[in-house]
Amino acid sequence: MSRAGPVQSTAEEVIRHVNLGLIVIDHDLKVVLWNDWMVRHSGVSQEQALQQNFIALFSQQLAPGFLRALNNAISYGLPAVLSSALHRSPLPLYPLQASEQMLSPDGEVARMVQSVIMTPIACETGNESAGGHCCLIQISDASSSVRREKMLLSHSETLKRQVVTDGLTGVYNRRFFDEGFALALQQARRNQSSLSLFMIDIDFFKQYNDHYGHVEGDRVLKLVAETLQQQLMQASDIFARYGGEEFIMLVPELAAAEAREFAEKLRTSVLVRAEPHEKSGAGPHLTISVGVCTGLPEHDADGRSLLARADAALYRAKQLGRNQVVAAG
Ligand SMILES: Nc1nc2c(ncn2[C@@H]2O[C@H](COP(=O)(O)OP(=O)(O)OP(=O)(O)O)[C@@H](O)[C@H]2O)c(=O)[nH]1
Repeated sequence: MSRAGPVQSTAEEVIRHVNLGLIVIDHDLKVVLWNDWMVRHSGVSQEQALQQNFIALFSQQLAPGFLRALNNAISYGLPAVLSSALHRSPLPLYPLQASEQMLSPDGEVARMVQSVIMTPIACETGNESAGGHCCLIQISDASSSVRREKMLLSHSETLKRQVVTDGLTGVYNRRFFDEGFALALQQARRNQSSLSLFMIDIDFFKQYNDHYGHVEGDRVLKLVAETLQQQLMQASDIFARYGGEEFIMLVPELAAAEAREFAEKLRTSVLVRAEPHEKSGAGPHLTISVGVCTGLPEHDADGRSLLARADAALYRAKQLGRNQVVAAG
């Protein structure tokens, strides 16, 4: 009995069961190995594949990148790795279970995402003068790792959004504002342009909560946030929830008079929602007070003075009876 016998049959078993497509192609492009994985995922049996021209096996065209790499392996002995990122599905191979999500937008079963390794190997061709190499092709199913990658990416996008978003109102939170404000300050200093800050606070909100309850309080907080957000004019404007019932808005490049006008527009936008507030000392409806400040950020100032001035203006608006705009002097 040949000593190679059991080893060879073990190797055959491995080739049969390995969770990987294994193909060997000789220098004439004839298939000399086609394992069970290839049968399952291509629908081409071993009888149909062996000794046949590899390219002619498929009714669909093979990816040009794949064919180039195959030619380089056979003619010049160059190995190649075709990553699924650059060569998504070079061969017409399909997953075993074609679930709904594996359907392409036109309703066809989507090809398996593949990672391919091509290794030139020496093999007996029976025609040594012909030159060239055989090529071992290993194909693995990268679909699940691509899906996992997509899922992780979408989770990380969600997390990134959550970190900068206020959970109740869905507008940006203070953390986002602080970062955006720092960048806007740098830009305003570079361009010698102005920044306007609007501090906005709901009037008699404690009384609102006390009278209508916390759930209703949450609802009108969302309503006010949504109303103010709708007033944003350009992509560089930032609107955020700054604290409990306090919001902040930053608008670059407004003249002081324009900023005051805009603050009036903000105030009116909430007033015209005509949300009842029976316990307000400022009228029958829910209102806001706005402190506005426009300035050219100084070279060495960190923006705190702008914030302080807008805050002082808001305080003054409250003192003057609420439901009004005060511009910092
Ligand atoms: N429903 C609700 N209430 C909140 C939230 N955050 C803060 N508040 C309430 O907002 C109220 C703020 O009260 P105050 O700071 O006294 O201000 P105010 O009653 O609006 O009075 P003025 O600002 O002076 O007009 C408090 O009763 C807080 O409990 C929230 O997320 N949801």
